[in-house]
Amino acid sequence: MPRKITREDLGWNSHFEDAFQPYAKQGWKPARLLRDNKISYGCLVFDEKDFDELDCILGGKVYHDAETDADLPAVGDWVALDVTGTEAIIRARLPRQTCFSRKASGNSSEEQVLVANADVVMVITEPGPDYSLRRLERYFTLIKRSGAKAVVVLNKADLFTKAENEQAAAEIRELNPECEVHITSVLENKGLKVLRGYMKKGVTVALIGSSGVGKSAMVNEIVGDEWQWVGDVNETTGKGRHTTTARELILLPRGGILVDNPGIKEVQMWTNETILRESFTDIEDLASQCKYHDCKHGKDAGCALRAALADGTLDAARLEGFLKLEDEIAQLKKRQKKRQMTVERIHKRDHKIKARNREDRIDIESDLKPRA
Ligand SMILES: Nc1nc2c(ncn2[C@@H]2O[C@H](COP(=O)(O)OP(=O)(O)OP(=O)(O)O)[C@@H](O)[C@H]2O)c(=O)[nH]1
Ligand SMILES: [Zn+2]
Repeated sequence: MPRKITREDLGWNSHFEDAFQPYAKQGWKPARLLRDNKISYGCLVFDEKDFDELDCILGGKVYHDAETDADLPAVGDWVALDVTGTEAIIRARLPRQTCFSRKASGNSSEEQVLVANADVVMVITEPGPDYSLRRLERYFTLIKRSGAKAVVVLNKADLFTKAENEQAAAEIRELNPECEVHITSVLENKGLKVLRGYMKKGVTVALIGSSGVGKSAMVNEIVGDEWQWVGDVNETTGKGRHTTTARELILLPRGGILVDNPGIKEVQMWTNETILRESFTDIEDLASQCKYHDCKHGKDAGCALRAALADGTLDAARLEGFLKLEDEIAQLKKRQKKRQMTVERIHKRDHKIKARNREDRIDIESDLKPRA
């Protein structure tokens, strides 16, 4: 059932149309970025009659004009693409309607965009071990800042009593009254119809959630066997049919765009680390009163933590937890790294393309530089 994809199917609207006007005059074409290969991007590009899936690279001006990483194009962005021959170069990024991001680890002032122009961010969790109101609270902060609508799905309802499911839903609604909360069981095929309701033409839904909560099972159940990667649908050019690269943006044939971005998994990691640190801010405050700023809180003289322990204002178990904090965060990072390695194996094929594009990119950048 291949059919023609329009830019509206992919989320194009009057906001982008207006912003695109100056670029249309240059002969550039609108394109939406489907994935980030670090050096190149995969995109779907449109002209009046047709669409095509292409690999494209960043134009020098866009790169140099970006003040921070967050200004650079990201998955979900609409861009103005300059297509000449086999080359496709991003000449501009259209203003975003929403921007789901987190602060990059390490450099706390740098923001990392996980997905641009998502209309809905859907958090999948369960009333069991994955359930954490504190983590949800962090997610809500990020989603609110993004401008997208927050939806929480409590999956695996079959494993819990009705009361347990409803209590969890009520707690989440209390935490964020604007959030829509749904109880589902993929196993028993319950509650999924309402989720399908979010997948409408032109609507971009980003899925986030811990490993094992049932995201893949849910996507399969919601979209069935009908979905195809966008590139598979192009019968005119036949392009993209056999590409094996991972796509982060999935176009659903009955309407709607799903983003299942590996980068989105990092947000959970970051959130957990933040929560771990936040839960010890009182002790961190106390530690700042230690005589030596590099106090190991062991035998060092003038240790404020040991003093608090001695006078009973600090609990020994909490201090132990605090001292183990860095270990715990290192553990979290190790787990994340493992997952990343799996993802990287999948992306291995991309690397050849990346290397080629890096050379291309350097060529193009030197071409763009004003000659002395
Ligand atoms: N009991 C029960 N099990 C479920 C349900 N949904 C999913 N599962 C099971 O949970 C396990 C994990 O499901 P996945 O879909 O792989 O989870 P995921 O969130 O995609 O995990 P990652 O791919 O690691 O991010 C599988 O064994 C599923 O069969 C549910 O509603 N009830
Ligand atoms: Zn100390």
